[in-house]
Amino acid sequence: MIDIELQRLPHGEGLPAPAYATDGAAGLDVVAAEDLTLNPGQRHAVATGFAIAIPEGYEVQVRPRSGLALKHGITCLNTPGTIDHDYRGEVKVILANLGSEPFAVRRGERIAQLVPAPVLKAAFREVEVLSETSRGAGGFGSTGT
Ligand SMILES: O=c1ccn([C@H]2C[C@H](O)[C@@H](COP(=O)(O)OP(=O)(O)OP(=O)(O)O)O2)c(=O)[nH]1
Ligand SMILES: [Mg+2]
Repeated sequence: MIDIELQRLPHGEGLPAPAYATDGAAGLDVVAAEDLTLNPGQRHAVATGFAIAIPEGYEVQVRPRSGLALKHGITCLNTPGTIDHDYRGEVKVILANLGSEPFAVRRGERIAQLVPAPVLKAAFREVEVLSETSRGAGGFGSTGT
């Protein structure tokens, strides 16, 4: 369990904070702070009405809700979205409508889920030759279907 500070922004007043829908949920559902309609093929950075301060060493991933994806073709275009620990702007959810019907987003409705995760830092070091493996450069289906 990590502690994440949440600052409610004026247009987010009265909305619930991200919350787990069940005891075992991995993601905290996040609600929209605005009303809008997404036409097929359209995308929008949906306001959540809050900003957060994540502890160093962690990120928060923004992931779609499978129900919206399956029933309406609504997804997070950049899934999983990344909230950096040093970001202090409003958290936004980049929703896209991949379905065939317009989709109405209503303020207060759950549109995505936030999944905190540890961050592993890496430094890339240039070398002349890489270590050998049996896979080598094979990829993209090289092992068959
Ligand atoms: O779904 C998202 C993805 C990102 N962000 C915010 C928080 C994140 O820390 C910042 C930058 O995101 P990212 O690194 O994915 O975007 P970028 O295109 O690389 O922008 P930047 O140059 O600001 O890093 O935007 C969101 O609010 N929602
Ligand atoms: Mg970035």
